[in-house]
Amino acid sequence: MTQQWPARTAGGPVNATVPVPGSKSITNRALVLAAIADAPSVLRAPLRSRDTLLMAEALRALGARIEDGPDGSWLVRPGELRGSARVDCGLAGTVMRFLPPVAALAAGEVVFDGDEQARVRPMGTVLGALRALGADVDGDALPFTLRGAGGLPGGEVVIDASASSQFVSGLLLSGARYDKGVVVAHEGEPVPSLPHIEMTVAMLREAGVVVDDSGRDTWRVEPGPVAGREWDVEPDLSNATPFLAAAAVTGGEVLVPGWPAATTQAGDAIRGILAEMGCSVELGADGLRVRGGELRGVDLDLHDVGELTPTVVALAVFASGPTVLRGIAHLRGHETDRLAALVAEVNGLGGDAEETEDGLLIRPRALRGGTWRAYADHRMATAGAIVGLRVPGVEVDDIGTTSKTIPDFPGMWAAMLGQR
Ligand SMILES: O=C(O)C1=C[C@@H](OP(=O)(O)O)[C@@H](O)[C@H](O)C1
Ligand SMILES: C=C(OP(=O)(O)O)C(=O)O
Repeated sequence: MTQQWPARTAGGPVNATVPVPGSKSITNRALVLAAIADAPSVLRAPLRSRDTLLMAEALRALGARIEDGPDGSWLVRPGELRGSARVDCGLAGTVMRFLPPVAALAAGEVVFDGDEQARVRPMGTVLGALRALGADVDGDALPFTLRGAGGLPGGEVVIDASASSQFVSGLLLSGARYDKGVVVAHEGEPVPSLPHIEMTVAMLREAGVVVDDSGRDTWRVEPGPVAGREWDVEPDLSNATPFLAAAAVTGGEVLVPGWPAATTQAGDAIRGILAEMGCSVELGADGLRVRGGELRGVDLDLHDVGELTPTVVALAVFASGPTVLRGIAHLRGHETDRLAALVAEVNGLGGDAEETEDGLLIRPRALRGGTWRAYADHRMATAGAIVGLRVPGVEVDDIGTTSKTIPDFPGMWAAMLGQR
């Protein structure tokens, strides 16, 4: 059921401290690594939202035991991987790209499906790669069935990962458990979202897996055990960006506690972006503090950090000059075609946004109220909330979609505004 939501205008500077739940990307990697490990693991402060609950449910169906710890943690006990399972991917890229490589290790049939919108997200590369590595799987999109043989020969595979870094991450995460390990070589246009592959490599190494990423566009994972361990999940920095943006567009000040001093999360790039747009940005022991000022238009290549695009667009509509965003053609295959969706919604409120071949051009113009459609995309919904802080009468047509990666966005937003 969709949930219409009148966005609240800020009426003044937003000043708040906003603790942000755990990272989707770290939580779902840690869950996969824990489920294929040789000993139990603990995930501390994991994200519990639709994408991670679907991942946990799918891994349970494949044989892992995942239980709630007393302090909100997850305790994961790996089990013999088995088939006769159904995996609901929802609209989660991490579930649909990271789990087929795990299912190839299970004995028996695993049926994958997801939301209607998930059926058009690019998948063929992962499935083709698994076939090349020895798996029995038909099709090149959801829904599909993989008949696991209880193991996979593995070896070398050449793929075109220009549509999603998750194709690479998925193969690497399970690769140590394949007989020959895995070598993934990319050929094609540049791979987007490289920090996410760096996160995968870093987490594999933390789990004791030997990974060689020294070659350009080539990643080698040696066969061997994956260690069980304790994973501390950082706050989700991409999900922090709408709250930081609230300070930016209202001239207020928002502190996100627990911002890591060093991280592989792509969302960390928001610090540089907000500074370039004219905000004051301070990373200190208490977290990341952003103070809004007069916003400037910017010319940015977001190829590495595409998931920040909806937030950046919601900032750019209030800037003093135009903004050009480049390197994000792959966003057409995200939760929705984000380039088309952002243009339609900005222009629907009287704005001036235009699609380019690989991005967007935004010329700021006075906006009016109206419906901001979310397209089942959590980041479209949060972008509408940001715009609504300055534009009276904005209604997000489905705020419930934020639960993909944030358990209670409306509550967090109201709490932030209540602190003004
Ligand atoms: O591996 C991950 O956790 C992610 C990789 C990126 O995907 P793409 O490479 O498809 O952009 C990113 O946009 C997504 O939100 C999360
Ligand atoms: C692209 C995103 O998600 P997914 O993990 O579903 O690809 C995103 O969260 O912006």
